[in-house]
Amino acid sequence: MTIRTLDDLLAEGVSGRRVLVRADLNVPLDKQTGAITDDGRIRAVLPTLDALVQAGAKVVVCSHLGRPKGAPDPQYSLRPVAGRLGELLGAPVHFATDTVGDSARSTVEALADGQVALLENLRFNKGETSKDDAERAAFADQLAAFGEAYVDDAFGAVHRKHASVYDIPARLPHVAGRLVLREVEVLGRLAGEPERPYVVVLGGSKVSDKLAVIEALLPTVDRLLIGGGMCFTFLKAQGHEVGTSLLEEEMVETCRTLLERSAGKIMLPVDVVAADAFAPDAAHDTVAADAIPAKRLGLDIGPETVAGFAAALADAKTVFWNGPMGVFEMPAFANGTRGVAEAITKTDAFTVVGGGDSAAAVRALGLDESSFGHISTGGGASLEYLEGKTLPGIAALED
Ligand SMILES: Nc1ncnc2c1ncn2[C@@H]1O[C@H](COP(=O)(O)OP(=O)(O)O)[C@@H](O)[C@H]1O
Ligand SMILES: O=C(OP(=O)(O)O)[C@H](O)COP(=O)(O)O
Repeated sequence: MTIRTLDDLLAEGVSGRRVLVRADLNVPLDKQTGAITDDGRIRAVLPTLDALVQAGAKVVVCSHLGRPKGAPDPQYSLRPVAGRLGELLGAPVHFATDTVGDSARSTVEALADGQVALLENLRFNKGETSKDDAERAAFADQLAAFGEAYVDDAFGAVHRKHASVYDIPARLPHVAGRLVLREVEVLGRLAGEPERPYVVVLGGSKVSDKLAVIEALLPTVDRLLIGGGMCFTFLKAQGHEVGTSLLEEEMVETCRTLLERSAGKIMLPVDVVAADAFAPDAAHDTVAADAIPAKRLGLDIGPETVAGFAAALADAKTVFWNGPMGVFEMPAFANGTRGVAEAITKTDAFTVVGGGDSAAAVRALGLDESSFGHISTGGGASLEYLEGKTLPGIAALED
């Protein structure tokens, strides 16, 4: 099995050819203003886009943003991303106000050699994420019509069996972009025989996505530290009340089983910062993890937990971290993420941070990016890669 690369495509010559690029431009946005709060994922795809522009391709970029429900939803428009991408490329990006409709067709047709277009959010179309093969195929046919070749540079989405990731490669000559190649190369170091102790830190809010991964990772890791929105389903499984914290009730049983099987590898918070609302100025206190008041919700791990997690990280030789330890976007709830991130940088381990928000947290908290071994653009994708799963977006590129 081989995967052709962007260099292979460039060697064939792309001048004047339409090249469809799947990027992961799912950037965090400010909830009030809609402004992009971290452009790391846009920067990450620049090497691929720059190379195609230099080679004179007509570059058609597509991406998802957030989780709209298969219909246009203005809060998830990629328009601001087109603006930022244009600034970073140093040339305007032509924005199509739909994904495969009239605007997309005329925008793509009008492209001159070396110009870039961005289509509106793929997930404004039901076919993108549909579990029905025929529905996905119909959307993929429309999208594929915009390219003569396809480049997958959306590492953060390679674990999704979605039309733009999984079905397009069957329709167009396809290659992996620079970002996908680099991510796979670095993560390969962790997927093989990681140096021990191997410590994985998990947090964030995509609870059900990641619970499935924990089971697969448990035999491989020496310690698994769980904070962020992830921890409350586990605390509940231990018999504690979690107030109005993020909770996946239907996963409590799974967590109970995981804890039983974990042979003491799983470490949970012993204290949390509990607030009376999900708001930056909410009243809050540090409470024991087994004493979260009924009307409060945990928005960060507490200082005792940070100290415990730091101790569990101290002698690590390999660390993988995905998911903020709290709602770091609000300064009152950023201390857990900062503390754990700092503890990770103090180890002499090979350290990998994965995930759009985790990478954004590293930058937002002013931590030195170079003190991590690798900052991956994909959280779920890197976790599933480490799990050894066949990732739909990677498998589809193989010939
Ligand atoms: N205790 C918590 N309650 C609710 N949301 C949380 C909590 N801790 C962290 N989060 C949120 O999790 C989000 C990131 O989750 P996720 O998407 O899983 O991470 P990543 O993008 O790094 O993979 C952040 O926006 C953060 O505010
Ligand atoms: O943000 C993403 O993943 P991540 O939060 O696991 O890093 C990717 O853009 C995938 O998005 P999705 O989890 O809505 O499919």
